[in-house]
Amino acid sequence: MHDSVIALGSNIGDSLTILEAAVKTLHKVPGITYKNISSWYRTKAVGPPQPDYLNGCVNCLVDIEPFELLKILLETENKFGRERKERWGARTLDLDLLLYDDLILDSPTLQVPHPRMLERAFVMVPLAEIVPDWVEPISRRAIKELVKEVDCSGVCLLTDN
Ligand SMILES: Nc1ncnc2c1ncn2[C@@H]1O[C@H](COP(=O)(O)O)[C@@H](O)[C@H]1O
Ligand SMILES: Nc1nc2c(c(=O)[nH]1)N=C(COP(=O)(O)OP(=O)(O)O)CN2
Repeated sequence: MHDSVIALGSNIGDSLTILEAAVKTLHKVPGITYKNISSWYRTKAVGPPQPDYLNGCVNCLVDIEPFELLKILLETENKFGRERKERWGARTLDLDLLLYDDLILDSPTLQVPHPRMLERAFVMVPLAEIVPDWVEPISRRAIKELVKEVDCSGVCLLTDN
């Protein structure tokens, strides 16, 4: 079993309903067992002008290798009507693999830890809520320390989990 964290985001449609349905969908995948689910946060969009996002993340034990897990995440995004237009553009559902044990992977199709997570408050705030003591393997620093270096002003708690 491998310890992993998946980030979820949505800013098109009924985002809360979409995110909760995505959590249920992933929960049904054989080989994924949830350990903890973060609260949902309303977050200012990073990138081109677009509506606010709802963001959160889940910590799970997975009996699935990283590339297979990525395939499952991309298929789940498609199931929820994800369209790929502009980079960092609005989307019904975004699923990113943030962390996978202490794996460091830099392949053309998959980078772990997610390469931009440390600079993103919409990732770091929910991440620090559920795995504060996880040591990010590149910086070798705990998430609860790394989150202090991010401007969290655009992140607002929506629902407690
Ligand atoms: N860690 C990753 N999680 C999800 N997707 C990843 C990761 N590393 C590389 N990718 C590639 O990014 C695109 C999906 O982009 P999004 O706009 O985040 O959906 C996908 O094709 C992965 O190969
Ligand atoms: N607040 C907020 N802003 C965002 C969000 C998000 O979830 N929340 N996702 C984005 C999409 O980034 P994308 O997945 O296209 O790019 P990446 O490969 O850099 O993660 C772009 N901007």
